[in-house]
This record gives sequence, C-alpha cells and structure tokens, in this order.
Amino acid sequence: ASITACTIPSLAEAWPHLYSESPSGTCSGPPEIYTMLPTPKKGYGLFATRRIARGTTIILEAPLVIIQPPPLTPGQGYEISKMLDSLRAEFAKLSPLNQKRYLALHAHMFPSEEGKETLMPILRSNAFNTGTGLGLFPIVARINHSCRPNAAYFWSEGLGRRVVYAGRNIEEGEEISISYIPLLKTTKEREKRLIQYGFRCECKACEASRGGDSESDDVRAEMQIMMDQLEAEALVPPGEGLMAERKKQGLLEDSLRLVEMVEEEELVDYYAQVYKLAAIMHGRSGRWKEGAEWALRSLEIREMADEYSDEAMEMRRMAPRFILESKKYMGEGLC
Ligand SMILES: C[S@@+](CC[C@H](N)C(=O)[O-])C[C@H]1O[C@@H](n2cnc3c(N)ncnc32)[C@H](O)[C@@H]1O
Repeated sequence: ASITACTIPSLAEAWPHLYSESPSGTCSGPPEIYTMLPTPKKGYGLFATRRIARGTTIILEAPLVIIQPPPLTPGQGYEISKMLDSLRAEFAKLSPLNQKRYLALHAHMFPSEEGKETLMPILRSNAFNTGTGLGLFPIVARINHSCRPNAAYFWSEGLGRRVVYAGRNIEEGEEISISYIPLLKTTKEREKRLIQYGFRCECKACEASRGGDSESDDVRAEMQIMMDQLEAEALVPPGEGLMAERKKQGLLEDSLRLVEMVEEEELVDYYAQVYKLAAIMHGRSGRWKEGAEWALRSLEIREMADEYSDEAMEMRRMAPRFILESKKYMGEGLC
C-alpha cells in the first residue's frame, strides 16, 4: 500500500487543511493534484496524484511569513544577525498552529548551527523571494530541486502568492520538481550554489556530468553565452547594409540554435525567454510571420505563468505588432 501523508501523524497535524481522517478512520487525501510523500534520499517531496497537463497551476500559496532582508553587503551577502531579529519578531506574531507549520519544515543545519535555534536554518533551506522580501511557503517548501525540473514558479505581486505551474506534462506518480538556482551553469557551479541547502543533486544532468559526460555542462555554458549575447544584441538598433544583414542572419540562426538547446535540455524556466529572442531576431530579418509565431509561443508561456506580469504585457504588445507587419508584407494590410 502506498504511504500517504495521513499515515504520518505529524504531517497531518501540520497540514490540517490538506489532510483529514474520516470518522471511520479512512484517510482522505488532499483534493489537490499533488500529495506529499517521503522519498528515499531527499526527505519529503510533492508527487502528482494524477496526470498534470503542461501549464496547469499546481500551487498558489500565500507566504506564512515575509522577512525584508537588510541591504546586501557586497561580497558578504545579508547580515544574518539583522535578519534574525526580524525573523524572531515575525515568528512571534504567528498563531501556534502556524508556528508549528514553520517548525515542521526541513532545516539544513551547518555544523556550527548544530543544536541551536532552527528559525534561520529553516528560512535559509526553504525561502523564496517575494519581490523585495524573502517568504516562507510551507507547501511550496516541500518541492525538491532538479536541474531539469518539470515545474516552474514565480512570485505574483498582484495575487500576493507564489505560483507553481507545470512547465511540461507531469505523469501521475511523478515527483514534482523545481529549480532552486539558475540553471545555465555547469554542474560544479550548480553544486556550489546548492551548498546552502545541504545536498548534492543527483538528477540525470548532474549524474551524467559526474560520470564523465560533459555534454549537458557544455551545452548549458554555451546557452548562457548565447543568451547574454542575444539579449545584448536585442537592445541595440540592428543597422543597415550588407554587414548588418549578415549579422542579422547570424543572430537569427543563433536564436534558433538556442531554442533547440533549451528544448533539448528541457529547461522549462527559459522557454519564454528564448522564444522571445527568436521572435526579435526573426523580426529584424523581416521574417515577421515566423517572428509572430515565436512571439505567440512566448506569450502563451508568459500568460500560463502570470497573465498580469510585465513579461506577459510585453509579449502582448509585441505579438500583434509582428502579426501586423507580416500582414503588410503579405499584402494583406489592414484597411
Ligand atoms: C525546500 S526543502 C524541500 C523539501 C524537503 N525535502 C522536505 O523534506 O521538506 C529543501 C531540502 O530538501 C532536500 N532536497 C531538495 N532537493 C533535493 C535533491 N534534488 N536531492 C537531495 N535532497 C534534496 C534538501 O535537504 C534541501 O535542504
């Protein structure tokens, strides 16, 4: 029989809104499309209780606490002692049940912290940004990391919630994963960034690299270079003349290559960004129809994530402009 959260009393207690025991003693799972289960090596994780189609919102969660971090000290990060005071103050304001939910979360303790207060290690192991602050979201905090995640997430300022959505189709029983770190880095660089969480990622991309197959690392490093270059070029007026035309063609080819690499690596977090770059580079070469198609693909993802985000608005402005241009070019101008 599968283990459900109801078989783990502390979880059912910490998550009373998700798990209930019927009078007959039967555990009824959450109505959500995910459930929390123990994993062999990663602590708890969230798993799909049924097939989740790409684009589906999986979680919309308000923060339990938000901490406004002090300004970053260059090269040293945040001054932890200052954060601890505000964290203690925010924690004290929580109801006993919410304090329990906070303390039930995983804490990665550094050796110097063993046996000490867990408030800060819990925040460090689980927090996500909330615009200017750092927030703790007890359900989202149960999602494990993968360097090739199947879900993506963002903070919606308008809703005041963190939103997790399926970046690709997720099969029933499959673990839901997100990325805690930027992914266009080599395995070694990603390992360093994951130190604060206290684990070494064993996803397929990391394991292949450790096994001597450097393909994923090479591709990710190349993607970062191409992305930076295309982003920079997108800000500069394209120019005219033979040389400029050649450059435009080269950039168009690069943008398509970048799309191909990102899709091959299944880096769902980057799809919208690279589709937008492909749209711009096609537009610059006068290939408005293809540009419009790329713009619409980017818009679809931006809307899937957050239809009110600045990025969605930007694509909503770009796509019709490209469509209009392609109609002019085809002699179908609007009357
Ligand atoms: C935000 S929590 C995720 C939920 C956590 N597994 C739990 O039981 O509550 C982050 C912690 O989960 C574990 N974790 C997350 N992703 C992992 C991975 N890919 N491999 C191993 N451990 C992982 C690490 O202990 C990390 O500090």
